[in-house]
Amino acid sequence: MKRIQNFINGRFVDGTGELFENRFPATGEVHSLVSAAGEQDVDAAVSAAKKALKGPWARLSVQERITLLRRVADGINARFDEFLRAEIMDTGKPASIASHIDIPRGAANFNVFADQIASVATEAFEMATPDGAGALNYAIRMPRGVIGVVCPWNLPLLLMTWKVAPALACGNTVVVKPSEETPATATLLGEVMNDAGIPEGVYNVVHGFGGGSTGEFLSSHPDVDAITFTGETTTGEAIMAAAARGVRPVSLELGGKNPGIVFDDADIDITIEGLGRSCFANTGQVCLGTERLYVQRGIFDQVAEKLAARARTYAFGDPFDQSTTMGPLISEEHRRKVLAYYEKAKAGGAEILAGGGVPSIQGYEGGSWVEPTVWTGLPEDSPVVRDEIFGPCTHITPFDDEEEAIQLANNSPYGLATSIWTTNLSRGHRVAGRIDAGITWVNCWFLRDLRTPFGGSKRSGIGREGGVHSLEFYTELRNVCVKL
Ligand SMILES: NC(=O)C1=CN([C@@H]2O[C@H](COP(=O)(O)OP(=O)(O)OC[C@H]3O[C@@H](n4cnc5c(N)ncnc54)[C@H](O)[C@@H]3O)[C@@H](O)[C@H]2O)C=CC1
Ligand SMILES: O=C(O)/C=C/C=C(\O)C(=O)O
Repeated sequence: MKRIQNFINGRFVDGTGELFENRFPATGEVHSLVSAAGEQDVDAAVSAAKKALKGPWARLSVQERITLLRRVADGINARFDEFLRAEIMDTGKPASIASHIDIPRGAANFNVFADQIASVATEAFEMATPDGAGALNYAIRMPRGVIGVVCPWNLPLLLMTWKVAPALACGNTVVVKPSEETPATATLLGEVMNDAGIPEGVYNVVHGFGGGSTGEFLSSHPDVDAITFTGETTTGEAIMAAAARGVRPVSLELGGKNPGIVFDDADIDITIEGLGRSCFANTGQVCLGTERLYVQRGIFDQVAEKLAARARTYAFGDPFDQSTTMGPLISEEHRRKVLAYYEKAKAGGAEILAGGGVPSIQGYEGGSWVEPTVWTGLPEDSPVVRDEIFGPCTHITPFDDEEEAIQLANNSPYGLATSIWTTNLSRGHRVAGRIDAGITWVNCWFLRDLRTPFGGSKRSGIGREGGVHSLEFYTELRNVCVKL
């Protein structure tokens, strides 16, 4: 059986932790064994990363780093099918999604941040001095050092490279802890890094679990200079607490319970197409997905019916078959969580407009499948409407006017993403300005310009990544003042 190793100082090595099983979520079968990194392996990875900060990597010019980043992007594209297969085996997501989103974005992240670092400016201020000669202040951008990168399983290569690419562009070194559910593509990237000529120790990967395991060993390691994390909010709190020791910066992209608002002047076809993706794409396992939908009363029945019809169109089956449009959830454990909410909805008296159960798929009985589901009729304080479920499901509630829609949308401890659907762009702008969320889309969803600030408000995170905002996190500005 295939064995997935840690990647430390440019070499693939077994960890001192236990071997653990990695399953194909579509069938539940074990397809590889993963060698977990123990505390001493994490220490070796962090030491390698620290040493690499002072080695050949530190002496490269920005232009030389850019060349290497572009080689990494080319290396991912050259091995596109291997990355695709690895991602599908780990997540069960359909090739139709992974080949259009995950793997191309994995490569694009390196090119985008190569462009960013090529063109980023720093500030300069001339100042007056008592002798009249003046002084010039200018900022220099320094790498922060060793970056701990703790990743989730929903978009493994995409979200990991979203952090690794800008970190390397800025001259840092990294130690990546992929999710225990999805170790493969981060490991394969180690081969690409070596082939591209990235010096040893610059990119390291340690496998294992979270609290009390590899994730915690990494986030609490004193030689990690900054930590970036995407995942669940309570994990973010644990990582932030670990980062407090040593006063280390954190960037946290956390959970969401994202609302969608549909006004009665919305273009229904565009809206249903967008909502179909925002509620069900990647089997609902996208932190930006819509799990609360507010629809103006006059078109409520029409939208509810069409969205429910859309939920029934998904094709389950072999994730490698391009005609499959919905994969399983990541794991049996996650399915238990999602199905517990399906049960809570039933018990709470929800009207089930679509789905609500488990599909029967011949040959894939052992997989963690669930039906895309649309409910209505639950109160706003129901756990189904309050908690992040992270499944292909949404709850629809009617509203009467703009003020009520805004109040409902903002009534959440989370504030990650919102979508607003209206043909009245004045209203679109007006409402967008009053939504407590890091990202608001009007008449679209997941339209991503990678230069824009990306991150959450309230309990959905701290900090912004994307474009120059990533460079702000992965560098420290230092001021030089020269008396003229
Ligand atoms: N992108 C997002 O917003 C995501 C949200 N989730 C949500 O989180 C729930 C739980 O999923 P998990 O995979 O358990 O997410 P998680 O947030 O616990 O795990 C994400 C990563 O953090 C690591 N980790 C966990 N505890 C840690 C700790 N104390 N210190 C350092 N690292 C730690 C994990 O090993 C993994 O690499 C899901 O049901 C879903 O609701 C899950 C994945 C992504
Ligand atoms: O950067 C993106 O385009 C996507 C980000 C998605 C997440 O952060 C998520 O689902 O966790």
